[in-house]
Amino acid sequence: MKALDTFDDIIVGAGSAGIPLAARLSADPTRRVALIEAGPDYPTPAETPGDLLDGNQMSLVEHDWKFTAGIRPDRTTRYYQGKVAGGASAVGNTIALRALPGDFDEWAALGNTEWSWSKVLPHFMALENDLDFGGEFHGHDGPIPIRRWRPEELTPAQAMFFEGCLAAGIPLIDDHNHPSATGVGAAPSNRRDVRGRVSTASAYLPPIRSRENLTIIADTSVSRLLVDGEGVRGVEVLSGSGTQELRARRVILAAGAIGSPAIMLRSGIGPKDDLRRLGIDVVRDLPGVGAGLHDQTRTAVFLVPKPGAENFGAAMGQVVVRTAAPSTGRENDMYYALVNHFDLATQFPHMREAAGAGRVFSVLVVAREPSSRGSVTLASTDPRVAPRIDLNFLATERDQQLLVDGVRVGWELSQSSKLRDLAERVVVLNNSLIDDDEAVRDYVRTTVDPAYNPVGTTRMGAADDPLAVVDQRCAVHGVDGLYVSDASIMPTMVRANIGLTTIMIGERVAELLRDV
Ligand SMILES: Cc1cc2nc3c(=O)[nH]c(=O)nc-3n(C[C@H](O)[C@H](O)[C@H](O)COP(=O)(O)OP(=O)(O)OC[C@H]3O[C@@H](n4cnc5c(N)ncnc54)[C@H](O)[C@@H]3O)c2cc1C
Repeated sequence: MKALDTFDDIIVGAGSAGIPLAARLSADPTRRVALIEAGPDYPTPAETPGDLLDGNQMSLVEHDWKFTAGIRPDRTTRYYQGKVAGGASAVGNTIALRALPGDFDEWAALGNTEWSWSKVLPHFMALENDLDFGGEFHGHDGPIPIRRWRPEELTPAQAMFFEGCLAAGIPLIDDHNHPSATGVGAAPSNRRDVRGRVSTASAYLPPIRSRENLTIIADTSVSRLLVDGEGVRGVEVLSGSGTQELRARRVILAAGAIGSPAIMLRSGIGPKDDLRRLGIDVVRDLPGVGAGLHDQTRTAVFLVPKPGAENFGAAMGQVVVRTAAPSTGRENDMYYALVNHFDLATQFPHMREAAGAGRVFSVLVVAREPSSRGSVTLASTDPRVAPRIDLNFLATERDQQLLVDGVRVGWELSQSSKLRDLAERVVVLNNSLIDDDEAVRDYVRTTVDPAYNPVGTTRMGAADDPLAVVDQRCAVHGVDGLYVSDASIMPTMVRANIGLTTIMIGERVAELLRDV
């Protein structure tokens, strides 16, 4: 590691939010910025492994934290989180959907007025180069290219799903990232072409790697914060060469909704009783650290393809539906998508036996705003031990109903004659089971899985909100020199996959901190 150990800003985590933040802050040549990443950093496409280049598969094995999460009291699941420069954006499914204006106006109504739709829209525009749409809502100068699937690029299953949705009366959407979009249309995707994934690492870093005031420190994990009587003064890191201290005027955690609270807890910032139980000295009693973990619930109608009807090399999702749940009527709080292939070795592994097949295609069903909340807590003070993640899914009747109704909608969408004709069989579900309330509830309980959109574990809010961890400028309440900028600050869930919103957070926090 370089001897350069004093910085203006240390950013912990080169992920979806950390990289844009580092890029914007280091644009000021007088500011010395360090970007620390636990996983590897691949500077050029030639050095980047195939699993990260290929946008048609998620990278769930090679660049992953290997976390496990409790779903329900009787069931755990693998909980994927990218461990590489680019974070989740480097391993994910390339669905690049914006959240709704109303999501941000809710954040503002909770006292976070710096995050209203009118304040965040310029950052959504600044991060993108929309290859299909312009006008008052889209940008063309940003690092992340966004394109939508053309009709001729859809697999037969996707085209049939699309047709079936239109026949079912779902409105056609050209641009799912228009603020009022609701209906069915081609998914916007963070790609330049049909195959390659564009991550924050591959989009933002190439033009700025040569900046002398930016130091990227990869393969190095932050174990805890250095805190003195005045506040946070730097970080302790673990790398192949052992433990080291790096000092800074300001530390910004961008380690994600699992990583950021874990670092704070190990540093004595969190619920005091939990910290004392682990023998950690309390620096600041903040009950919201790790509390309020919120992810979206998902299940699916799984179909085993007929021989010859597989689309295993194609993109996972191409056509998506955003609509209201029957029980809420709330704009876009449900999401359906035709997934060309799930590898049951890594996704929904509990369905493998029932499927009697290694891979399936599916109508995916996602509830965007379940009410159940979970938590991230420490299992040990040892930074090498994974935190305890409890998703606490389906804890309310409301959440069960969202997926019960969702499975029935997914079933209907899977039964258009052409799509159904591609399948040898549907896994578990059939015409009589789908009408049986208790059987569908049972199906939901046994199949529910996370959508890998965790937020809310260091949530933003005013100092008088007992569970708020950061203020609306993302400064940690009562801890000088410490900020958070990643998905964990979201005060409420958004009605979209969270990737684009998290990149926007990196951009927005850079602006809020530029003159601080
Ligand atoms: C498999 C998968 C697929 C997804 N697909 C999509 C999709 O298609 N569309 C979409 O919108 N969203 C998707 N998401 C969700 C979404 O992209 C992310 O959850 C979100 O972008 C999180 O951003 P973040 O910056 O908070 O965290 P991350 O992007 O996860 O970044 C955190 C970074 O911090 C690093 N880090 C953590 N702890 C430490 C430490 N102690 N020291 C140093 N570094 C550390 C991590 O290695 C990581 O690189 C997906 C998520 C996953 C896991």
